[in-house]
Amino acid sequence: MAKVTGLDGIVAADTDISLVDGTQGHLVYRGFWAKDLAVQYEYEEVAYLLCNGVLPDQAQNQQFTKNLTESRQLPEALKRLLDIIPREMPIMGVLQTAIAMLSGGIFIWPPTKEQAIRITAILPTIIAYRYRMQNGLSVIEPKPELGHTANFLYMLTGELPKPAHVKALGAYLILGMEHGMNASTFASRVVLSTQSDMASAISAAIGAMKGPLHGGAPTEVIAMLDAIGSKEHAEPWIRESLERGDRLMGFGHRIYKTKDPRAEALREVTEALSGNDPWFDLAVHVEKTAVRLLAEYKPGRHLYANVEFFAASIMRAIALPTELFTPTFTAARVVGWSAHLLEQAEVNRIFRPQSVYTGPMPG
Ligand SMILES: CC(=O)SCCNC(=O)CCNC(=O)[C@H](O)C(C)(C)COP(=O)(O)OP(=O)(O)OC[C@H]1O[C@@H](n2cnc3c(N)ncnc32)[C@H](O)[C@@H]1OP(=O)(O)O
Ligand SMILES: O=C([O-])CC(=O)C(=O)O
Repeated sequence: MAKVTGLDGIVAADTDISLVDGTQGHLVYRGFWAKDLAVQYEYEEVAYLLCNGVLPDQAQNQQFTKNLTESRQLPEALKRLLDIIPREMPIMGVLQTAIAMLSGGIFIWPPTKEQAIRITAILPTIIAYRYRMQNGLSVIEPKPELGHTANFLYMLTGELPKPAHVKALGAYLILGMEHGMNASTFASRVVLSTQSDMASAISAAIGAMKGPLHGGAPTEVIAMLDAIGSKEHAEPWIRESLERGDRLMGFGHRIYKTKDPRAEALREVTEALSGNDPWFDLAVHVEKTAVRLLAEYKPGRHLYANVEFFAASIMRAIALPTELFTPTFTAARVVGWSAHLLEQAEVNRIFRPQSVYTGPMPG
């Protein structure tokens, strides 16, 4: 008999935060289409919406933005930790460690909006600090007059970012913020359900996020596109890969059995930014070819490009190095994790599913 794996179709919680409709290809955040929010609103406004249930009015937005801006600075103890973690440790491991270190202080059960703001604000600063340190560059302090997205790019590069890059990255961050009971969100809710603290729950989520089947996929997408190299190599490369039984990174989804609306939206955003770029042209060609060949090799499985495929394109278009792809996704998803943890605390009961023993009995 086939082993039970993967919890397909199991409902782990009711949620007011988002609807992921895998049949229609719809993603709704608290009653709004995520793709509309991505192009019409700023990071701060959608973060407020996800954690509070309503879009902010002007005064609420100003206060929330101020709170986020004032929480960006790294405590000295955290800087010392970032300085001594071995250089070769990937940024996701560093993030996981750094967030776990916040545990205690204000980070005690129950989770609060103040804690959510602190972690959301500090995460990009940790990423930028560590990225620049690892690359032998001087650390850039946050700039209070810049919004969350622009400040992230500024802390990475030391330059004021182009408005088109801020807009495109903002759209990606909003589309990456929240996605129902995905693996990292589930991991965070399980940890919190023991009445552990928000920092520990988010540290666990980061550990789940970095796997190549989840948030680690965009780095692999770049590797795939680099290996394919040109349009004429796409079909033979993909066929060979599928014949070996490999998975194509950036394709397939547990819930979407039609197009992932985020991939569609991100393709449009990237096209507006770099429509004539040969690399983007190759990505679009690879997407079409892969979808056709996946239908041939895996009939009836309904495999399409997922958010990670065009996340890779957008991050490449704004010149983010590949080592920052998954950390940047994390800087988006921290909002969804926070909203879920606040929701979990309202109805908390420890998660404890069953397993079926299939081993031998004592003789
Ligand atoms: C933000 C995100 O997390 S988005 C997802 C990012 N991850 C990726 O892009 C990695 C590649 N994709 C995958 O590995 C999967 O599609 C997942 C992990 C996203 C979903 O996995 P599951 O829902 O468990 O799909 P499952 O493993 O049951 O696959 C069903 C069938 O489709 C095939 N399949 C699924 N995805 C792919 C893929 N990317 N390439 C080739 N075949 C695939 C499987 O081999 C399986 O075939 P089979 O029925 O012949 O055994
Ligand atoms: O929902 C999932 O399983 C994976 C995903 O797309 C996400 O977390 O954004």
